[in-house]
Amino acid sequence: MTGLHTADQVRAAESQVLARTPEGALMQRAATGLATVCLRLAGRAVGLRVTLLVGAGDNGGDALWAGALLTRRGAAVTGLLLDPARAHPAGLAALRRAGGRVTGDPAAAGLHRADLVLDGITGTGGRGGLRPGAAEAVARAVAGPGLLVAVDLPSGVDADTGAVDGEAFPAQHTVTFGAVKPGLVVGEGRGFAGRVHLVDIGLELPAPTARQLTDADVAARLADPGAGDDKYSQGVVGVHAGSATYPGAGVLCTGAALRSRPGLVRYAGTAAEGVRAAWPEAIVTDGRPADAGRVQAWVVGPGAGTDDEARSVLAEVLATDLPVLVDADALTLLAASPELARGRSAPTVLTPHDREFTRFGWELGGDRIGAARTAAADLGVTVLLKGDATVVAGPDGTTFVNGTGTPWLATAGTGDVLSGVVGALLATGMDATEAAAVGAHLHGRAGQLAAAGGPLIASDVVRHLPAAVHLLRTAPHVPRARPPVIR
Ligand SMILES: NC(=O)C1=CN([C@@H]2O[C@H](COP(=O)(O)OP(=O)(O)OC[C@H]3O[C@@H](n4cnc5c(N)ncnc54)[C@H](O)[C@@H]3O)[C@@H](O)[C@H]2O)[C@@H](O)CC1
Ligand SMILES: Nc1ncnc2c1ncn2[C@@H]1O[C@H](COP(=O)(O)OP(=O)(O)O)[C@@H](O)[C@H]1O
Ligand SMILES: [K+]
Repeated sequence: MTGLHTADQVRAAESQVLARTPEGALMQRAATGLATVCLRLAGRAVGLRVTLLVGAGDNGGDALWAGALLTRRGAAVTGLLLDPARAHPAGLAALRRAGGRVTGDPAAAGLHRADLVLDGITGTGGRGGLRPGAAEAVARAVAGPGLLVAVDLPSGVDADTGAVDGEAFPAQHTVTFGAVKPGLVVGEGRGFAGRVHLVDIGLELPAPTARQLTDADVAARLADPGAGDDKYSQGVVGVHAGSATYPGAGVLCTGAALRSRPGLVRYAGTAAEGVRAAWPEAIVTDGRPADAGRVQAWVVGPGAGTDDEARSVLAEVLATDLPVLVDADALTLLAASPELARGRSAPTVLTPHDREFTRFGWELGGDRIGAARTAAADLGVTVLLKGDATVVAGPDGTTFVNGTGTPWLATAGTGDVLSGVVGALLATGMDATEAAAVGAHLHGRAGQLAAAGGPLIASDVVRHLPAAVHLLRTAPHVPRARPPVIR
């Protein structure tokens, strides 16, 4: 599990360490880690041409100290001082002592022929997008041949939200200190961070503000069936999805549920004929959810329509004491009657994309974690806010940011697949917020496997779910959940 820590959390932890270490020690640790990663990425030191983009704060200090270390190893380092009067004095002196050169002129900083560019413009102290002088230097860096490495955080990216208000440094790698900040993995920031390398600088961190699951975390939450299991003991999920007009959503959602947990899937809805034909393994009725038989969780909404019948099915399902996942058309209905979800005795999971989210009247700006949390607290539900980095927030504030997936998932029907996956996990009795996060991770891995063969369609994601489970299970160091013993 990767903990995500806000800039304030990291700063508070840093000040504790600063109080008991010699001046500059923490920055030395950061700079040493940064230089080490740079050498690994570049594969050599001697003759390496490095340009440092140096801002006015400690982020620039990190870059200058790392530049000094690289100079001592034989690199040719130039520091471009964006605010020469305020460049970190000790860092600047160190670079000069080591034999590095500095300039205030972007045209003389060697960006057109650098092998490596270190972005030390702003880190956690940055506010808003890049200012004009910084933006010009970044444009030169991007136009040049150098590998783009951000120091702590790509400048111009908000550390806590990933919001980019204007321009930012498009890093290929980010070397971050002490903790991964949310802005590196969520929102626009995710697209600017490139590959994230975490350097331990010895901080004692509080509980993270949000978490990202690893393959091993997810595998550990997917228990194998045991000798005592039968088809009922692994969770029975009910699906109300699709319609005579849109049978596909029912087929995809049911198939995804079947392929996630091979227990039992009951389907109730007007796409019954199509679902029966596609999935002989499902138990299918063309009646209402109450006619489907006993289940442990419901998925309601994908392709199910927004007419009076759909509205009454949603009300019926939400009136049960079972976990319910509400998606697609059922979200549109729920947005008009949100009281249906308030105060339920069992968990409710909403899985909106952006347009569905805003239908509830919730604001969606650059802070997707904050938005999902506000929504979850408002209704007392788990909210899975879809996107390239899906955010899951529980009613108690527990938050996950998904780290798997591929833009190829931006195709019709993949959301129906996600609903089926998460619904199947809910039916196993898994905590609802965890089920949403585990489901999003698994869905993303299945999407990646499906996309390895070229453009994918939603049924490819369904087909790749078993391979995705296998991939997670064979991830290194997976502590496997013990199957429940049923007597
Ligand atoms: N606090 C500590 O003990 C440590 C901090 N470290 C580094 O220190 C950084 C934080 O340093 P600071 O708090 O000094 O702040 P930063 O260096 O991140 O940025 C502040 C400076 O950038 C300027 N600035 C703000 N927004 C800007 C924008 N949009 N465009 C251009 N310039 C802008 C400000 O005027 C200010 O001078 C961390 O990200 C990390 O890199 C590390 O050395 C580890 C130890
Ligand atoms: N650019 C993207 N990168 C990665 N994943 C994406 C991207 N766009 C959408 N997705 C994922 O694809 C799925 C789309 O779901 P949704 O919008 O509900 O589609 P549909 O309603 O057609 O089933 C979600 O899981 C979402 O997170
Ligand atoms: K930076």
